[in-house]
Amino acid sequence: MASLKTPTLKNPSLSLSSNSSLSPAFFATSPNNLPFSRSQRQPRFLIITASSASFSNKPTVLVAEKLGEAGVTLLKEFANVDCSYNLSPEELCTKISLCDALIVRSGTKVNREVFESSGGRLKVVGRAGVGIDNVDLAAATEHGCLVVNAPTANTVAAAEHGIALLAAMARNVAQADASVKAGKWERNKYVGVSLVGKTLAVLGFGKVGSEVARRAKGLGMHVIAHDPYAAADRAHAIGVELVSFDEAIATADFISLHMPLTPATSKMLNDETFAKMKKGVRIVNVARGGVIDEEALVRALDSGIVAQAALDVFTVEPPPQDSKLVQHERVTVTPHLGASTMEAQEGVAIEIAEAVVGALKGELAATAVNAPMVPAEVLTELKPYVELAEKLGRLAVQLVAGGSGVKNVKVSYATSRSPDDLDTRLLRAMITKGLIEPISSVFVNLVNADYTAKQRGLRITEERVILDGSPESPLESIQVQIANVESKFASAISESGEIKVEGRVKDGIPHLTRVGSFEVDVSLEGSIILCRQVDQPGMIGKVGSILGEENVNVSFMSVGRIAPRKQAVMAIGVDEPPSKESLKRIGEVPAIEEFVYLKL
Ligand SMILES: NC(=O)c1ccc[n+]([C@@H]2O[C@H](COP(=O)([O-])OP(=O)(O)OC[C@H]3O[C@@H](n4cnc5c(N)ncnc54)[C@H](O)[C@@H]3O)[C@@H](O)[C@H]2O)c1
Ligand SMILES: O=C(O)[C@H](O)COP(=O)(O)O
Repeated sequence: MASLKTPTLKNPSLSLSSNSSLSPAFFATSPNNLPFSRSQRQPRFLIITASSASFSNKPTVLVAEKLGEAGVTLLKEFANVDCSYNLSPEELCTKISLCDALIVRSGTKVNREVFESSGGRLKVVGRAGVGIDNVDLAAATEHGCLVVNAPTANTVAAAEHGIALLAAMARNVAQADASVKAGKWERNKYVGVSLVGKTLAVLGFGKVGSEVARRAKGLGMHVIAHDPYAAADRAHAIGVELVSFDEAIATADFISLHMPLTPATSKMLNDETFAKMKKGVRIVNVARGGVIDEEALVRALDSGIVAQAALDVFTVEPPPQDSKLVQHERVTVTPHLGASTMEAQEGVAIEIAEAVVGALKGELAATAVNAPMVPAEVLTELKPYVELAEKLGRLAVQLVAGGSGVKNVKVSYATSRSPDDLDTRLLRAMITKGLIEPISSVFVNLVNADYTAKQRGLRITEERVILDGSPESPLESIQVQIANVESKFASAISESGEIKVEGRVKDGIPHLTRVGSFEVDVSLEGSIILCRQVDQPGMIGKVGSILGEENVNVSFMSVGRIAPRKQAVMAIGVDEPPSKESLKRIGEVPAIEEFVYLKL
């Protein structure tokens, strides 16, 4: 294989998209579970959206619920911001077709109709808070729309509200307050119960649950927890024992709920489970109303199984005014205030604004809900391979002759690393993007790549070729093979009958290093002309001068050949697209037997 850098070579620069700069937007969590300050956040980045490079004008962000001022200011630095609160579902569907991003809290239903009404323009939904049960994630994924949330900034606020409700309930604060304001002085009626020494069962030992547990320990309570997915050592570290669900509800004097609302947790507390509880149990819910069967709770209150309940969240919000539960004398209610502190709202506003802006720039948010979350350091390392993967997909599919259906693609990753050290989800998604986008109008990104491939009947199999050697770089090469198709450039067909292209990263720049059975070496920038000819002197000069006459800048040239004076493939990287006339003239060079022009 011969490789020639022409004198016109420009200094190659890595450009994944026009906005591929790093962004200090990754929100980490400090040991006390408070978000780090902005300056302490770690970088995160990854190009995922096709639209990332295409905002000639500012994108538009619709903020559909009240968002902290700091977040709005941040958004305005990058986007046109439309703050329209209290939209009806119909108004939301009408507006959404003009928006690239939507920011909501828990009060807006972002259902399938919203995604369908967006006409493909909506690229990111930002949930300024934790719970994403108001967003149809399946519909978002199918529409290639990234959903991000702000999972840490309101944790402490929610935990504090849980503790506030716990204490207020135990001491009848709300009822006594109403009584005094009504002119009464009922000291005997509002005798409460003490917290110290009582058993609190925390159901859902995640961010909020563990903060509630920590605070309840400080109040002298005995804290147990149930969470099928929590690590026992994390619980032990704060003196909490993880127990089964049945044990938790049977032994608790107080139960505090902190799990997400999912099909599995819906109505977890129901007639059957109330029946297993200690008589006189007290329940706090700052998670989601739907985790309790509210009618069953009324029955449990009336029968005395549940002595009191304190609820911040309801199945339907706001609940109907005549709700028996809300009106119940032994129930304390607040209007979904868990996250509503000045500090938490400022925090979620900044957290979500940064995540949404990052996503609009084509970066992958660390808080992505419907896309793989890959640690920042892994993203940094994989960045050039991500670009290589997409470009190999683009090249491979452009080599397919019209009429051949692309159905089976095999991707081989050659690596010296152990399989556990290489996360190929990003690479597979970008190969899928490269394969699908040049031949369809579908927009593919990390969110919808697997879904889109499946929809199109495209089967992508992956294999790892484990190499000896130093595992310094994550990958040696990536090879993409398309089976059972004809090629418009016959030399791209390997001995085993597939279209085959292979590439590597050299000095941070993706290179095409193999086409069919021919080794080449051309950096994957601009576009590429592949020619097959009989190896002979003067070929590079002939093609180079046709392009030079038209002022087309050649960035790289290389020739791969079977043997001297035998068949050879010449790969020419060009910065500008050559005219049809120049391509025709290249095809007419007598020694050139076939050629193809490929856009990257
Ligand atoms: N009231 C509010 O304003 C407010 C504020 C913040 C969070 N929240 C809600 O609080 C809940 C917890 O938030 P978080 O930030 O701690 O989330 P998180 O994801 O950190 O924790 C949720 C925990 O629930 C656990 N879980 C899942 N299924 C479970 C099950 N069947 N039984 C027991 N545990 C289960 C998970 O393993 C996880 O540890 C969410 O529902 C969130 O929407 C409400
Ligand atoms: O899930 C959450 O973050 C809380 O329920 C807060 O919801 P809110 O943003 O509507 O207050």
